[in-house]
Amino acid sequence: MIRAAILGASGYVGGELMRLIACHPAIEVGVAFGASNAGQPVSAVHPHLALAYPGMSFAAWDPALLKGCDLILAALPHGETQRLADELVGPGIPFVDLGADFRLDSAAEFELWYGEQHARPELLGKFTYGLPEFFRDRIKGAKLVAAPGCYPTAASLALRPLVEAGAIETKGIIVDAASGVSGAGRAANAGTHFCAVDGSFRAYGLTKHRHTAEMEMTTGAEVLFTPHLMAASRGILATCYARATGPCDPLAILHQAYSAEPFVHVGETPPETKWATGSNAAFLSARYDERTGTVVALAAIDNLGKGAAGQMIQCANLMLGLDEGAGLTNMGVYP
Ligand SMILES: NC(=O)C1=CN([C@@H]2O[C@H](COP(=O)(O)OP(=O)(O)OC[C@H]3O[C@@H](n4cnc5c(N)ncnc54)[C@H](OP(=O)(O)O)[C@@H]3O)[C@@H](O)[C@H]2O)C=CC1
Ligand SMILES: CC(=O)N[C@@H](CCC(=O)OP(=O)(O)O)C(=O)O
Repeated sequence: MIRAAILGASGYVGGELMRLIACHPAIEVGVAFGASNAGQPVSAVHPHLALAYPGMSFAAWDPALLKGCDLILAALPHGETQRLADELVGPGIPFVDLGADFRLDSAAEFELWYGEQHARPELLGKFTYGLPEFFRDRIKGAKLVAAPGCYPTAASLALRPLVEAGAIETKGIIVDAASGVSGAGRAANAGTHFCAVDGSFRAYGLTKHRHTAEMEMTTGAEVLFTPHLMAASRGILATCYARATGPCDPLAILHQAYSAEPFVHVGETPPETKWATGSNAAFLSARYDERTGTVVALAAIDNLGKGAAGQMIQCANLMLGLDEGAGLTNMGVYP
C-alpha cells in the first residue's frame, strides 16, 4: 500500500481526504497531522470516521514522520505550504498541495491577487496545476502538483472548452458562483456561523476575489467573478455568462469536450449542487440565448469533492500511475 501523509487532516478537507482514502484500494493513511488537534483521536474530531481509523490520533507536525511515506497531501491554511516548502518539497516525495500557495506561476500575479509577496518565488512554476481534465498528461508522473480549489474548478470546467472552441468572446465573461459554508473551513466566524447564513444569501469579495486569477489562467479569458455564500453545508454552483461570437451550440461543445471524462457529466437539465454531494463528479449544462447573443454555462460540484479532496486523490492517482478513478467510485448522496 502507498502510505500518505496528510497535513491539515483535522480540517474539513483533511476529513474528506481520510474518508476517501478509507475506501482507496492502493492508498492508506500513514500519518495524519493536525495543529490545535494534535494528540486528539481521529474519532474525536471526525466522528463519522471512527470505524475507519480506530486508535489513530492526529500527530503534531514533525518532518521526520514523513519518512516511510510515499505521498504527501496538504490541506493547510493559506501560506503554510510556503513556510514548510523545504520540508515538503525537499524529500522528493510526490506532493499534492491544495492551498493556493503554488497554483499561480508568476510572483507578480500572486502579489497582485493575494496582496503579499510570495515567500518562495523560485518554486512557482515548478508545480503542475492539478486540474486533470485539462492537464492530465502533465500531472502524470509529476512530483509537485498544486490542485485548484472549488470556485476555479467549477468555472474553468464550464468555460474553457467554450473559449477553446471560439464560441465565446474572451473579454467580459461573468462568473457568479455560490458556495456552501464548508468552503470557508471548519472554524466559524461572524459571517459564517449559523445565524448569519441560515435563511440568507450574500455576495462577497466583489471584483477582487483571488480566485479570479486562476480562472483567467485556466480559461485564457478575462473574468469578472462574484462569489456568494449559500445556506448549505457543501456544494458550488457556478453560473457563467459570456458573449457568444455567433450562434452556437454550447451544450454540444461541452458534450464533445468531456465525452471521455470519467468525472464530468454534461446534460440539458440545469445542474444542482446536491447531485454532486460526497462525490468527485462535476455536472455541467449550457445554453445559447439567441435574443441577447449570450452563452450561459453552469457547473455544479461538491466543494469538498471535485473542488478539493476528490481532485487531490484524482491527481495523486495520476502521479503514482494508479487508475485515475481509484477510491473515487462513489456517486453522490441524495437526497
Ligand atoms: N473547504 C473547502 O471547500 C476548500 C478548501 N481549500 C483550501 O484547503 C485548505 C484547507 O481548507 P479546510 O480544510 O477547509 O480548512 P480547515 O480550517 O477546516 O482546516 C485547516 C487544517 O489546517 C490545520 N492547521 C491550522 N493552522 C495550521 C498551522 N499553522 N500549521 C499546520 N496546520 C495548521 C488545522 O489543524 P487543527 O484543526 O488541528 O488546528 C486543520 O487540520 C485551505 O488552504 C483552503 O483554502 C481549497 C478548496 C476547497
Ligand atoms: C465559502 C468560502 O469562503 N470559500 C472560500 C474559498 C475556499 C477555497 O477554495 O480556497 P482556496 O482555493 O483559495 O484554497 C473563499 O471564498 O475564500
